[in-house]
Amino acid sequence: MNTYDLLKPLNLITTIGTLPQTVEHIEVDSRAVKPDSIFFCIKGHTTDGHDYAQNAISNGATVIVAEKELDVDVDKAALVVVKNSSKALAFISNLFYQQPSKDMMVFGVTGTNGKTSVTNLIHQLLRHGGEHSALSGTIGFDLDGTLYESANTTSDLITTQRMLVQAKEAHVSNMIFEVSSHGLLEGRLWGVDFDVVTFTNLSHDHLDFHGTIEHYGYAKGLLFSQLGQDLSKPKYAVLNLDDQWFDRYSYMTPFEVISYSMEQDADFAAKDIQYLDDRTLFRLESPEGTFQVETQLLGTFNVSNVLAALASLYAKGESVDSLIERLKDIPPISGRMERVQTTAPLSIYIDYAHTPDAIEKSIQAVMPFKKNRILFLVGTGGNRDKSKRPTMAEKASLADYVVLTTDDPRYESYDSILADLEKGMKHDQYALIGDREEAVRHLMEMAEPDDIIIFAGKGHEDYQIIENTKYPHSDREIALEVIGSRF
Ligand SMILES: CC(=O)N[C@H]1[C@@H](OP(=O)(O)OP(=O)(O)OC[C@H]2O[C@@H](n3ccc(=O)[nH]c3=O)[C@H](O)[C@@H]2O)O[C@H](CO)[C@@H](O)[C@@H]1O[C@H](C)C(=O)N[C@@H](C)C(=O)N[C@H](CCC(=O)O)C(=O)O
Ligand SMILES: Nc1ncnc2c1ncn2[C@@H]1O[C@H](COP(=O)(O)OP(=O)(O)OP(=O)(O)O)[C@@H](O)[C@H]1O
Repeated sequence: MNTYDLLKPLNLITTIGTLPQTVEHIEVDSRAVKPDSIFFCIKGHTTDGHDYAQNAISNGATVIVAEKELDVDVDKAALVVVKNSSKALAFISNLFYQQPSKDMMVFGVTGTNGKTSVTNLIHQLLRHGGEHSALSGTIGFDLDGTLYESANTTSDLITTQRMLVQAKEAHVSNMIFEVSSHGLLEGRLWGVDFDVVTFTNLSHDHLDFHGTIEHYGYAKGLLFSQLGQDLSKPKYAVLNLDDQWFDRYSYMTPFEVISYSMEQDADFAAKDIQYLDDRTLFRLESPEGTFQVETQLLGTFNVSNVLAALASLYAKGESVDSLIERLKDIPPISGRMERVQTTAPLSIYIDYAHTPDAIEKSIQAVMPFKKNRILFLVGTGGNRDKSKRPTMAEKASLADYVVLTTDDPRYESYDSILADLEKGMKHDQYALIGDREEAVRHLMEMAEPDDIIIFAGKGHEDYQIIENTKYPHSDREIALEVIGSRF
């Protein structure tokens, strides 16, 4: 692409050296630079991309965009100095990739819990309706059924643009993003033209990064302001009326709000909910009338997630009647209150709950069909938000027996993690076992007929990170192995 056209939108720039006529690639990682690339120096949390400018030139970069003058080989590459290289990158990559999001229906879902569940529901409902859909989130990049790995829940700006291009080239007209507060604050989605943005809920998490819940809440709110101010095309914010951030997020966008609720009247409201151990039933009140809904997803929180997904697709123009028909066939989301198949006379669920609120909701989800005890295993990650640990254990105390363990201990000692968790326990029916495999075995050895067992925190993940190495780990496989020898 012509370099001068590409740089045209940037004001306040200084150019040192001679710009090449064209550039062929955009990169933010010097290690991925190919000949004729434009390389953006981004200041990161662990290192500074400015330190890799010369390395990028050695790999063939012919333009370097930086926030300061650099001592690099300007005979080989022109140096363009801008005020903010992340913002320059947003403009330039959107031009370079020709604004792919403008040609698609783009959904964004944010919130502390439920993002993966709601985005997957939207994706599956679209696909069950015969539409093509792509989804980017914690589980990876799912391009109409083909899964590619991704490093983050919300990918960096260039990866995001490339996913959009890939989807567009594959004639996929719906793109769904799981949107993290980290991604919003770092501008990873700048340039994405959202059509429908959805909020699940906000509760304690990631305070190591955000400091306060207010900051965390406003970071999430960036998604609603990201709908923009161009009122020439309808766009929608789908908001949870049961959450205290509803009003604040409504003010952040001029576009229409579609509300949903499990507790009060709303555009999409769930009434007379029946929780069964293999499905959930409720009456839906919607703008298109009242419907009886059946879903294979379990637990109160999943009713809220189903409402969010239905409302988001209604915003796109889908009929509620048809969505409800499709919903019946959608299986539980991988690792989210997912029942483990076993012939043993007890129930085992795998759930991704790793916040206090999710733990409470996870245990509440099985209360309606409790016959004997609820046994709950939960761990927490090392070297991340420590302030949530006691409250996680406090919520876990709702179960009759609790095993406190670890969930990716990284560089932190078992004792340090367990000591923080233990502070929150509300009864004495618990064990502290740092090694997660041993913890799972212990819980299964305790199990009796009719018990309900929940393994929380790992969800779909099949590894445990110790120091910086990923070791294979599956709560499900260990549990089934022990069950095999006991029942
Ligand atoms: C703390 C944080 O947000 N880190 C993210 C950040 O990395 P960073 O700031 O550490 O980057 P860096 O390593 O310092 O590098 C700075 C620059 O130098 C460049 N570089 C670096 C080395 C080199 O040899 N050459 C080179 O050019 C890098 O490409 C980069 O442009 O930018 C990277 C690219 O976007 C992200 O992958 C990375 O996410 C890390 C892996 C991470 O764990 N982030 C978590 C906190 C996160 O973002 N989580 C949310 C989900 C939260 C939830 O559960 O809801 C997410 O969206 O994933
Ligand atoms: N609407 C909800 N309200 C409260 N808890 C929920 C809700 N939806 C899911 N959960 C709980 O949170 C866990 C994670 O769900 P999900 O993966 O959908 O959330 P997420 O926002 O994508 O989380 P992450 O960003 O950490 O992947 C579930 O296993 C469940 O325990």
